[in-house]
Amino acid sequence: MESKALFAYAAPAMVEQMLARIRPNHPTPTLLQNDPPIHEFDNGLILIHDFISREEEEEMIREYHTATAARDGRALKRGAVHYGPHFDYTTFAVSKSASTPPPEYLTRLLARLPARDGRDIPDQYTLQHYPPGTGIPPHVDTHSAFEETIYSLSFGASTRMEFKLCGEKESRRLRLPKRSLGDEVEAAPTPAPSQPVEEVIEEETEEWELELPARSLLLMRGPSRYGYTHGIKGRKHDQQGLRLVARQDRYSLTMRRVKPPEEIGCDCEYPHVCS
Ligand SMILES: O=C(O)CCC(=O)C(=O)O
Ligand SMILES: [Fe+2]
Repeated sequence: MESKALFAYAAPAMVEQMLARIRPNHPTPTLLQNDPPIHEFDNGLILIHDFISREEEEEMIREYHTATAARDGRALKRGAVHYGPHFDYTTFAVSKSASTPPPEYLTRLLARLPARDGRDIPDQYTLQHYPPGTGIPPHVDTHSAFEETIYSLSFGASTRMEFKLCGEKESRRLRLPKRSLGDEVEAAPTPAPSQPVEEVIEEETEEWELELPARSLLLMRGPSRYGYTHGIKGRKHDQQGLRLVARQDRYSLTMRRVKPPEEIGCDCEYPHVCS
């Protein structure tokens, strides 16, 4: 190919790549409120900016480190603290025996949550620390164990959360790596060449990243809660426009409400990711 023709072919692709780095790759949300901004996405996500103050943020970071130091006697690379019934990483539901009463600073938050009714008021809390380079594999919070609304409060630093509308093919991959507090995101195993290659199933997928600013509160409801996976890639840097920005220590508080025993189960529209 002549160099001129090559240039004519390559230039639009390069421009497209550059634009893709600058543009946010998520659908345009509806602005529900201006100050502080509240954005609502069609798939049921709601992002509330500046949900906590800087003073509250500092207090929460301090409390997290005090709780882990008292428990572990040392700083962990990627740790978690549970309040209310503890999250169980083997069942992805809650422990039947381990429970810790939430500290006062967490119960104070409850009154400010945009709860629609009692089912939106959390009683299970997981505080997590993500040092740069760490993340959480794509997953769907267990449908049968928790009520609809899942809250995620970000503090310490911002991060990018990835959402993917989970088709049948994706849900099979999801069963392989189990969610853990591993440092890096686990990749699905590649089949050995001798294994039969899986039939390629064309399916509709939708994948996007959402920036979660420090001190913001994210609500997952509706399709974003039941049909999309969410996860955070374990990266040390994020592309911001044309710049690479180093990640900082991020903390999050996930708040859920445990379903009463007689209501355990789910009949959502996403049976292939329903557990
Ligand atoms: O860190 C976050 O914001 C999300 C954590 C999460 O998805 C989970 O604990 O299930
Ligand atoms: Fe989650």
